[in-house]
Amino acid sequence: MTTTKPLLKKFLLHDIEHYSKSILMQDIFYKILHLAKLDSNVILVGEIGSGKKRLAKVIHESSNRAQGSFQTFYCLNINEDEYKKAFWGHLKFDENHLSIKYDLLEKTINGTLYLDQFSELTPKLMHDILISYKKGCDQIFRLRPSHNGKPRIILSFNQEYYQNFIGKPIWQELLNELNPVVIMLPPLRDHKEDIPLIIDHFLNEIRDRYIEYKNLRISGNALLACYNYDWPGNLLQLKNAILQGAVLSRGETIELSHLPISMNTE
Ligand SMILES: Nc1ncnc2c1ncn2[C@@H]1O[C@H](COP(=O)(O)OP(=O)(O)OP(=O)(O)O)[C@@H](O)[C@H]1O
Repeated sequence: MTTTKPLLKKFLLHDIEHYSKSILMQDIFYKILHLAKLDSNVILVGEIGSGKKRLAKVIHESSNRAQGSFQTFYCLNINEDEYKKAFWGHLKFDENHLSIKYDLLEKTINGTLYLDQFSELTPKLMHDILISYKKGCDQIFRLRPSHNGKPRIILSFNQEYYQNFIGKPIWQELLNELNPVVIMLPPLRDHKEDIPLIIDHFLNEIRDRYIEYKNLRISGNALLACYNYDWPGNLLQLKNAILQGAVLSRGETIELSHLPISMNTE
């Protein structure tokens, strides 16, 4: 029987003894475990800081492409030149030989290309990237038939924009070109039962990294406040809050007063 245990360990990246208490997350891990081996393209939908990039890496590492490269292309605020540089072929002269190189696509042909914050792009740029991806892969195959394959594409979609895309022509184009599986990542407030486990992970990370923080703890009150808070910035915000608490507590016990003010006023 397939188990989500090793995957969850990888997701949290440390050797935990207790596993996600959330049915929602268990369901996601179960899907990911099967999806990773299928080699299909993926759209990860989630709120800011909810762990989309982390999940993309887990998919890559759990897939048959794990030995290939995982590359991230940040779509936030890119302009046309940047996207052309990344996706278009360019001439390269080496050892008296002139060839056309597609850097990003060639690097990931046996691996995974993660397009972070893809939903921030204009529909035109989305369309251009899709076309460049398709043409680039065809061209690479024509020039170097041994490079038979395509990068696995994982797109990150901000939850806020996701609803607006459905039904738009560009959404249909995405589905036609990539035939992706869509995974919805829940916000942290929908799997609060994992908060103590996740905090424990962040505390361990800090203890391991800084010797002067090796006694770092969190008080019951502070933990309760973390549990009761809604975390609009999700895991990223929680991680920053714990880091702030670690600094203000000088590596001892994180109290409620060491956590960000915004949490106390809720
Ligand atoms: N399961 C997890 N266990 C431990 N840390 C995690 C986990 N998921 C995410 N993180 C941490 O939380 C932070 C945010 O995660 P990540 O960058 O994957 O989120 P994101 O949804 O891609 O963010 P954004 O919306 O800004 O692109 C990172 O610092 C990451 O290391």
